[in-house]
Amino acid sequence: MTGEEILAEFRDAGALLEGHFILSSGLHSPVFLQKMRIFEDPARTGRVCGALAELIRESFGQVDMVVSPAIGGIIPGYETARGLGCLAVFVEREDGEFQLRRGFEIPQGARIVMVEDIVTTGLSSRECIAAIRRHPGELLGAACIVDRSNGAADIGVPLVSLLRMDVPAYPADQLPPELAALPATKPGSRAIAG
Ligand SMILES: O=P(O)(O)OC[C@H]1O[C@H](OP(=O)(O)OP(=O)(O)O)[C@H](O)[C@@H]1O
Ligand SMILES: O=C(O)c1cc(=O)[nH]c(=O)[nH]1
Ligand SMILES: [Mg+2]
Repeated sequence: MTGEEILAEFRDAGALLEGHFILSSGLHSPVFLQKMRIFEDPARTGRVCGALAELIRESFGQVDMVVSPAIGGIIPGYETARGLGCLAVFVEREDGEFQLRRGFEIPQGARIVMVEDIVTTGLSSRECIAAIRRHPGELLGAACIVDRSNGAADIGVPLVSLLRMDVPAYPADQLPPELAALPATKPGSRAIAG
């Protein structure tokens, strides 16, 4: 799928939102990709994650396991693993830190790709990768559906994406007046002050 086709999936799903959003990183943005509107439709999720699996195969070769950060990464991680024919596990926050729980294991030598839904600053990806690195296994790289950093986020491993976007995001004390005038909502699951 081309980047335009991925963007069309977000548009058609009602997942491309405009307003005033507080992102996971604490940055404020006039644009939010509500990925769960994609994931509510298994057929759409299958198309998008099938394309992500193809990109991962081309980029990293054979993969044994996908590891994703909860909550947003769980469904695309699982569906991408279906396309790759491999296992899918996820890390989730315990005392604020991503951990592998629920009896999930990463075997020695397993070829792993980290799968995220959206990358903005890369903070969640870096935290997920830190959790993966506490286990044996070979981390080949990372993949996401949309890279809102337009390729700028450094997560310490190669990152591939189906769509790169250049979307504005501002620190809370540097909001443009038209954004500051709108009430802010915080759609994600990370607890941040303010
Ligand atoms: O690159 P970053 O600046 O970290 O932003 C992207 C992250 O933000 C969202 O997760 P969020 O923490 O909002 O929670 P969710 O996965 O439960 O939606 C999204 O799922 C990514 O994990
Ligand atoms: O940076 C984020 O938190 C973020 C941005 C976005 O567009 N969608 C999302 O789910 N999270
Ligand atoms: Mg997330």
